[in-house]
Amino acid sequence: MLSPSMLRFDSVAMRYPDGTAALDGVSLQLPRGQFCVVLGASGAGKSTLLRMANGLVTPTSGAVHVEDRRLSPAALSAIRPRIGMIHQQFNLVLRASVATNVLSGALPGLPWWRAVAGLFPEPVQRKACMLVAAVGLEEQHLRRRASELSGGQQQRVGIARAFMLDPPLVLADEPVASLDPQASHDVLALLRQQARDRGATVLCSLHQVELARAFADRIVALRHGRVVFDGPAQDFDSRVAHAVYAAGGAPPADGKVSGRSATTQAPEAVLEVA
Ligand SMILES: Nc1ncnc2c1ncn2[C@@H]1O[C@H](COP(=O)(O)OP(=O)(O)OP(=O)(O)O)[C@@H](O)[C@H]1O
Repeated sequence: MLSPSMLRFDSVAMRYPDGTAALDGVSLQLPRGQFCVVLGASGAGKSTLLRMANGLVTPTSGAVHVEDRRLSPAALSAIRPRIGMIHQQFNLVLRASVATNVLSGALPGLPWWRAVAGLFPEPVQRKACMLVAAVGLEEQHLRRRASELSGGQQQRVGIARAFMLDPPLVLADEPVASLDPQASHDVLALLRQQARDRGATVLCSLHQVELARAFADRIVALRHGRVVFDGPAQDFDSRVAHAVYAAGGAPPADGKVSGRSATTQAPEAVLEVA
C-alpha cells in the first residue's frame, strides 16, 4: 500500500522570460514508492517539470511540495539532499575515478569542511562500495576513470551516486537517451530495482513509449505543457500514444476519454485531446 504524497505539483505554470509557456496548470501528486514516467513530444514540458521538482526552475504560478514541504528558495538547502538526480549525459567527472564520482553523491550530507577536503567517513566509503556492487559494477571498477567506461556503465555510476544519501525522491531526466536499446532496458530495470529496494519515488522522463509501458507504475503524458494522460502504464495504448504524439494541433481543450481502470497508485486514466 502506497503512503501519502512524496511530490506534489499544485496547478504549476512556467512561462520563460522570452514568453514561452512550457507548463500550463499542471497538477500531480506522486505517492511514496511510485515509479512515474513522464512522456510527451519534444518541447512538451518534461524537462521543465523535472527541473521544477528540484527547484532549478521556479514556477511562475502554482507551487511544488516535496514531502509536504513547499519548495521555496529558503527551503532548498534542506530539501535538495532528499532528492537524487540522474542525468541524460550522466554528468560524471570523467577524469575522476568511479569511486570519487559515486562518493560525490554524499557531499550534500557532509559538513562543509569534510566536503571541501574530500574527507569521506568510513561508513560513507563502505556505502559507495556497496552501491557500486548493487549497480552491477565489479570492485575493480572503483579505481578506473569514469571516461574509460561505456555509456551504460557510466549511467550505472550515475545511479549509484544518486542513491548515496538514500533519497526518498529520485528525478531522472531522460536517463537512457544516449544508450542503445539493451543498455536502456538494463539501466531502467536497475533504477526501478534500486528504487524499490529503498522505497524511493521516481519521476522519470522518457521518449520511448515501450520502455515506459514496461517499467512505469504510472504514466503522465504532457502535450503543449498540459497533462493529457494520467493513468496506469497498461492503459497507455496505441490510441493514447497517437493522441499524445500527433503532430501539430492546438493545445488540448475539451474532449475527455477515460481509461480502463482506476488504481490507488494513480488517478483514473484520463486522456484529453484537442
Ligand atoms: N530556458 C528556456 N528559455 C526559454 N524557453 C525554454 C527554456 N527551456 C525550455 N524552453 C522551452 O519550453 C518548452 C518546453 O521545453 P522542455 O525542455 O521542458 O521540453 P521537453 O518535453 O523536455 O523537450 P525534449 O523532449 O526535447 O527535451 C519548449 O518550447 C522549450 O523550447
